[in-house]
Amino acid sequence: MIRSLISKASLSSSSRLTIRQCNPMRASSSLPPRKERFFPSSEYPTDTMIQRQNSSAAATDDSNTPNTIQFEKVAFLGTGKMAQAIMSPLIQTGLQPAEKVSIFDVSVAQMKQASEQNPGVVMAQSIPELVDGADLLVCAVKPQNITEGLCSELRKANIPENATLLSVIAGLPLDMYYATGYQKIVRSMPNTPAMIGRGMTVWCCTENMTVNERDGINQVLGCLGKTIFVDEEKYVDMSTSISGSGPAYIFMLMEAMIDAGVHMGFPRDKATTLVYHTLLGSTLYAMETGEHPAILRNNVTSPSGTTASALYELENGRFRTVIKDAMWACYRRSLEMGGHESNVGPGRAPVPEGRVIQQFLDDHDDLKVSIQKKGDASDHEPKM
Ligand SMILES: O=C(O)[C@@H]1CCC=N1
Repeated sequence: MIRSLISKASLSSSSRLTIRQCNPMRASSSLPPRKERFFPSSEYPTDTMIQRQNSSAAATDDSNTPNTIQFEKVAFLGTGKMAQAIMSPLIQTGLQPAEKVSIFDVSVAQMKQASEQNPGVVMAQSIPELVDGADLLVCAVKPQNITEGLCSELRKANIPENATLLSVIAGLPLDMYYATGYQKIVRSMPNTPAMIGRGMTVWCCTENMTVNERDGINQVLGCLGKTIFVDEEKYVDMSTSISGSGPAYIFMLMEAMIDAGVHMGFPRDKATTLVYHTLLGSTLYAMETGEHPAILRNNVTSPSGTTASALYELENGRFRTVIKDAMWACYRRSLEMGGHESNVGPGRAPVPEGRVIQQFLDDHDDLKVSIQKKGDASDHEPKM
């Protein structure tokens, strides 16, 4: 797999240097203080939601939305569900004309299906033909398909200067994509509600991307729903456990509630309606009131009531801890797929006590002085 490609890739020593300079994981010294760095993107509207009516779609008018940026050519490597979730609204909203969109997939049937869904897009015959002249390459293949062979084919192709590679692949970190020859790289973690324009996408990019280029990417990802930019890559791994894989947890909860309804005697369709609307209504209620979920939960829970009985059993089954453990497992897997240290989570990486105390003292100089004073032997001498 590509882990070994960084070292194996036939990169000159000067391009290796460029990689290090561009890699935001390594070149963080020039970054502003942490508070400003986290979600700093007031310039990135996070509500670039696409309203889809029947098969057509229109972008909402967001006053923060920067002027529309059009690419010379957007190339899609892989034409699966996520690629099509970006491609269709991108074209239908007029952000990118179909004739300036190229697609390639090793599955010709899949590629043909994508072109039928998006009339006017160009089907490339090869990877070099796909990337030729494309200032944006959307990399939407499965992680296991990012192979040394694929990277070397991309490296040999005629990648325009300043072209950006936008990955929607889980787990693979920014620096793995340098083996493709691209220097400007975006890593995003979308989720499947993106298929109806209701996705949640978290993304980061290499430091060498200009504000204008980032705006362009934000517009493209905005086709999937809501976007959040982070400039520390670890948050993309973390978000995989919340929004990326999150829909699967919710679907499992749906299944369990529907099955219980059926068990009690509801017809399946009625049980399904009850569950869908309960989840939808609860989410909208929490969002609209802005109340903490615990308060909303308390509001449903009357003394000696039905909800209290149900909550007791959920706690008894470690409901919240099970969900948290599942999310830590997901985060660990994301780190593992990217070849990062993944021994994180409760009880996983105990920090030596001495280090905690030292850190505390380093953070509290005043305390250190008074502790040192106390430790002074003369303080313990009996007063005569
Ligand atoms: O399970 C997966 O690998 C992907 C990543 C996020 C959601 N599904």
